[in-house]
Amino acid sequence: MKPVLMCREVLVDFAGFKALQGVNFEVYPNEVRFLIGPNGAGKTTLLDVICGKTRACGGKVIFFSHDITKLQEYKIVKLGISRKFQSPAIFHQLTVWENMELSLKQNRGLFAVLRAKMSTEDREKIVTLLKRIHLLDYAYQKAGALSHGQKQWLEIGMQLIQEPRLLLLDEPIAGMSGAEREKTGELIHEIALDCAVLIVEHDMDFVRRFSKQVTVMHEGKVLCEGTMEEIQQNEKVAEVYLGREEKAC
Ligand SMILES: Nc1ncnc2c1ncn2[C@@H]1O[C@H](COP(=O)(O)OP(=O)(O)OP(=O)(O)O)[C@@H](O)[C@H]1O
Repeated sequence: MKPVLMCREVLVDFAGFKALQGVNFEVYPNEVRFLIGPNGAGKTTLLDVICGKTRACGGKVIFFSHDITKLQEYKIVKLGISRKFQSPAIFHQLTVWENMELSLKQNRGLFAVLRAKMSTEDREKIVTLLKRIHLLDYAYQKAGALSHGQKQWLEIGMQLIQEPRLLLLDEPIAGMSGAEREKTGELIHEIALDCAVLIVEHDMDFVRRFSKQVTVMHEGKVLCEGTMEEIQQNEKVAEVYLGREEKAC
């Protein structure tokens, strides 16, 4: 199977500090891939490189057959990579529906979008996604009134409406209740039926519960990959990461 995303020897240098030191890494179609590692390992920097926010000074990032290493962020989005940051970027004064509508027609102005008539197809698309993110009953509620978890889901919905082929998530369950975490884990696997998902996550219980393949980063490199069971057996991982976590518990 051909990978959706392929990183080859990716290097990032922040004024002499080598945040990524030759990352090699692949994500496959319909995969939910977790990226874990201690603080400062380079996980966020890697997501930043993939979405074009940070420039690699060496190596290549290939998305399907496109070399996206030097592409501008908006071009990477157009090719089908969506990034959701940790804090939700939604319009609090608009309703859930309006937020979705705005994302659907991102290249048009706010008032043009809200005044324009929607096609039946677009309406159906929003309804289907709102069902999926558990927000159909909240469609006409102001986004600012949603719970923290619901705001996160809304932003995920706003990314999905653009039909990405790779969704990047940065600690999606931070600040969520137990029930919201569970629903988010299930949602991520539903999303993966249509697009690959790459998730940076610190919550090991969540990773254990919802992961298949996990990539461990350490000091700007991939330390190892495998199932959570496999990487838990890995001595290097225990030393740099899991050991510390287990001890801390
Ligand atoms: N813009 C920047 N300028 C200089 N150093 C940076 C910059 N961004 C990140 N770094 C450094 O690069 C290293 C990797 O940071 P990064 O945020 O990618 O790690 P991380 O694995 O995501 O950590 P965490 O889990 O704490 O978010 C860290 O030492 C960080 O301080």
